[in-house]
Amino acid sequence: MILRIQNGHIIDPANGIDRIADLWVRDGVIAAIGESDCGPADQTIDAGGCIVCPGLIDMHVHLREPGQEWKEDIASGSRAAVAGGVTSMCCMPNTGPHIDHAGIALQIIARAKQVGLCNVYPIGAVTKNLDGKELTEMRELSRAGCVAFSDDGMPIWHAGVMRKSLEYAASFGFMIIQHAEEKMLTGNGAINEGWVSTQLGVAGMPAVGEDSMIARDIMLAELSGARYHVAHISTKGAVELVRQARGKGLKVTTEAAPHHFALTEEAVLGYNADAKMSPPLRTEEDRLAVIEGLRDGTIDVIATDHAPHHEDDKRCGLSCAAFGIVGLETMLPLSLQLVRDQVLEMPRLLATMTCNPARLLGLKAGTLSIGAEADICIFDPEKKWTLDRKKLFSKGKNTPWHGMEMTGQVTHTIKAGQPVFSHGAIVGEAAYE
Ligand SMILES: NC(=O)N[C@@H](CC(=O)O)C(=O)O
Ligand SMILES: [Zn+2]
Ligand SMILES: [Zn+2]
Repeated sequence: MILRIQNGHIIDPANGIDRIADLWVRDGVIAAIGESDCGPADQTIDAGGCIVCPGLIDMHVHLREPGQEWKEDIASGSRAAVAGGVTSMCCMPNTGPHIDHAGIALQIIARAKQVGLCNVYPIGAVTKNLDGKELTEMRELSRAGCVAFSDDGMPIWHAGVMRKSLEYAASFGFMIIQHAEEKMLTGNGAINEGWVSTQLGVAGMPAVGEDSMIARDIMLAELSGARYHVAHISTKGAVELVRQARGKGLKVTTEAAPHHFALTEEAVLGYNADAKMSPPLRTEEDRLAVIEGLRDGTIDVIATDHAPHHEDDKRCGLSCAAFGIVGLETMLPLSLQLVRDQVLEMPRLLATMTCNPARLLGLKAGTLSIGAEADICIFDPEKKWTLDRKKLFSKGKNTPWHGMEMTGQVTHTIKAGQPVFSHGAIVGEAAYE
């Protein structure tokens, strides 16, 4: 089977490719860019006016299976992923049961293969039950397919346990991903601590709750020589700490979620629980610091922290609503704003969602190299559309962008050479309207 993607603007940051050409796929792998001797195509996609790039990678997703399938499951999460141009994603271990033993990781990988839309790479738990006390069998989890380790949803709060986990991880080259939140400081806070929390009379989570844990962890990362990755970075102080650590040559990396560079705490005014997540939306100063971190390379990954929840968990008042928003289907348009604002050029932006996470996690993905599995995203960077939460493929409808105009739309997603998403529909399923 030969697929020809015609006349697109091909951008492959991994190989420094940035030109208008045809892309040829033969038997599921990238066969040629430009001229080819593939012979006549069985299928042609016209990508004129569109960008053709590697299928996106989202290294921070909550898929809720096993355990909370009413919020999301591997099938619905995979559909949301490909609708957003994502062909590989990492799922966090705060499922029920947690991904704290090999059997669960194997089960998730098997189910994702059966669904067959998007590669799913589990992140194994650092501690059993995510309770921060006893380390998991990281080596077994790694053998079962876990690509990094985290207690996300919870911080690895105990300094001694964090030290031990970093030392253990260092000896195998594993990466520890921290949800940095000092609970003794954030307490029962629901949103950022600041004028909005005062205005609303809702308990706040101070920025220092994030910063202080990262400061502690960086010291422990230096001591152990381990690879330490800060999840969903959100404060000016945290970006500065990571910048300094990297300046010292430590193996410290971080990711930013689109909501933290697109919105501020003011989005929760009106008690809007669809803008409630952890860490919370912060101030304009923090937002600009996250953007500067992306610009100067302190932050090398954009990841969504896709956190689907049921309406019942969100419509119960701002203080008691669950933390989290969906992200897979809005990652690309929201991130493209950074190009429109001239923070990043298109190839560097696409690197944050392709080759950069692939490099951190050792994934064979995020590239259009000849011979690589043909995971491809085709998008129209200028196309305007209005987000309607009812039309999201995710079961989670918890988004702060309902009714808002987005610029930039995925037209096709190709997985291992097969179109899986095309013009608004999963291939083989009826389109909306
Ligand atoms: N980010 C969130 O607000 N929620 C996440 C947990 C997490 O990422 O810490 C969830 O699992 O719902
Ligand atoms: Zn988290
Ligand atoms: Zn998360």
